[in-house]
Amino acid sequence: MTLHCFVTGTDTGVGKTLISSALLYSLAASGLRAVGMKPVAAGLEQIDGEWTNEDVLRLQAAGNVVAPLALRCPYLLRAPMSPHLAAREERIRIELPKLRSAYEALAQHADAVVVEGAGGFRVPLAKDFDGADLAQALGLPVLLVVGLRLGCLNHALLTAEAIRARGLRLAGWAGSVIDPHMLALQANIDTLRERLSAPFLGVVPHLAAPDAAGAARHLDLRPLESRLRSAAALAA
Ligand SMILES: Nc1ncnc2c1ncn2[C@@H]1O[C@H](COP(=O)(O)OP(=O)(O)OP(=O)(O)O)[C@@H](O)[C@H]1O
Ligand SMILES: C[C@H](N)[C@H](N)CCCCCC(=O)O
Ligand SMILES: [Mg+2]
Repeated sequence: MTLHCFVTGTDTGVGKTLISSALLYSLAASGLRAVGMKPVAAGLEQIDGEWTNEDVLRLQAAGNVVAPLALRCPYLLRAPMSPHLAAREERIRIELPKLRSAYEALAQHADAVVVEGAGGFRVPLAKDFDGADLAQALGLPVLLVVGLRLGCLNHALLTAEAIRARGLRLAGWAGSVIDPHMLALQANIDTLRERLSAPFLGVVPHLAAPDAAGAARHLDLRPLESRLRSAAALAA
């Protein structure tokens, strides 16, 4: 049984990598072969003398499957901007078949491939397709990460609507407190629980030193796992 999923968020910088890493950490700790994939990463940094992307590093550190970078991140782009623009600057064309075959190759070696999208659900990846098209092409259940700050209710509800409009399953949602001073935090969480009609995995509070293990302690992944198991059974 496989537990592959696509992680999207209410925006860029909302906690997708943190929560994807927590998910990978927990899946690996439970004995599964778990690997993270960042199909398109925009924004290279020099770390220990090497040009790399922080999301790609964090996902790799949280999983337990050794796989080539070309599969874990088929498109590694320099500029920290929308992928379609970063790719255009480098005269690269992001192609859906290449993303799909990298995902399929990873899925052969893992029980769980956690695919982290770029930014929010409809961020353009090329002239003719976006993140939602990618999730649809991979046919994956979606985990929505809500970055808890003022404005997130609208973003979360619109994203849930877009996911379902694509015929995709919203397998669960999790919050991450990105604004430690958010007013009425609990009432906002309650509002999302009422209106998203999807399994609630928990909220990661604002952490002084956010990391995969620390975030995982705040999440209950059982409702997600049972949704992913039933999605896999349907697909089989
Ligand atoms: N609960 C939290 N507590 C403290 N810091 C957090 C929390 N959630 C996210 N952050 C921080 O906010 C920043 C953005 O989070 P993260 O990188 O996970 O976002 P993202 O949605 O993956 O962004 P991108 O669209 O760039 O992939 C990071 O520095 C992360 O450590
Ligand atoms: C560079 C950043 N960290 C992400 N990888 C890309 C975010 C693109 C957002 C585009 C947009 O919605 O305007
Ligand atoms: Mg990220």
